[in-house]
Amino acid sequence: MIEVSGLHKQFSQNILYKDYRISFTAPRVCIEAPNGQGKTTLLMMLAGLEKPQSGQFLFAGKVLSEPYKQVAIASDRIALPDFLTAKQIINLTVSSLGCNWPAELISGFNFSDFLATRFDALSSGNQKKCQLILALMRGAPYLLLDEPSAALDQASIIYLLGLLDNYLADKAHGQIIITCHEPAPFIEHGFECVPL
Ligand SMILES: Nc1ncnc2c1ncn2[C@@H]1O[C@H](COP(=O)(O)OP(=O)(O)OP(=O)(O)O)[C@@H](O)[C@H]1O
Repeated sequence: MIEVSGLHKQFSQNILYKDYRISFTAPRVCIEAPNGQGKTTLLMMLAGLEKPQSGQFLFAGKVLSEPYKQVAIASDRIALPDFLTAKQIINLTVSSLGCNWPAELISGFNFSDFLATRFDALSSGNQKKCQLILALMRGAPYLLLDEPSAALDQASIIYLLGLLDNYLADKAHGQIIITCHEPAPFIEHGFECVPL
């Protein structure tokens, strides 16, 4: 379970969270809220990639000292070195985090033909696939996916839903949190919708 308490986050005069608290209790959660409310920013803070002005994040009751080891995130907000090819970017994760080459994910997302393409030359759907592969390949207990189905083709959405069905099978305290403006397929696959 992920719990947020005493959260204050603002960008300049734009206050997104003020003494905010929320507990995500379901194993698979879909955050639903209007554009600009702060969903992506919340995921970025949970992953330790954005700093709040104040607040505490508990994962199964503990503060993570090195969130990047246990939290994997896929989001358009994360800038990738887009002058590298997809293969080079995936290899960076393989070598820096000691993951296996994600052959199954690459084939499941039909991504093999795009490995040699520079990230900035990939279509938006293929950029999304690359981001998802980079997060999923880590097998982290906490998986945060920002708009995972946006721009994906139907076959890839079905493949992703199947992956998420089984993702937590070997992760006792794990949790998946996604944001999504079209949650119906995720709800059908057991996600609980939570407003912010
Ligand atoms: N680095 C930043 N600097 C300044 N403002 C920012 C920054 N990042 C986000 N914001 C602002 O914070 C607000 C919340 O943005 P965020 O992307 O978290 O919302 P969201 O709920 O994910 O929106 P959407 O549904 O459109 O994706 C927006 O007004 C955005 O402009």
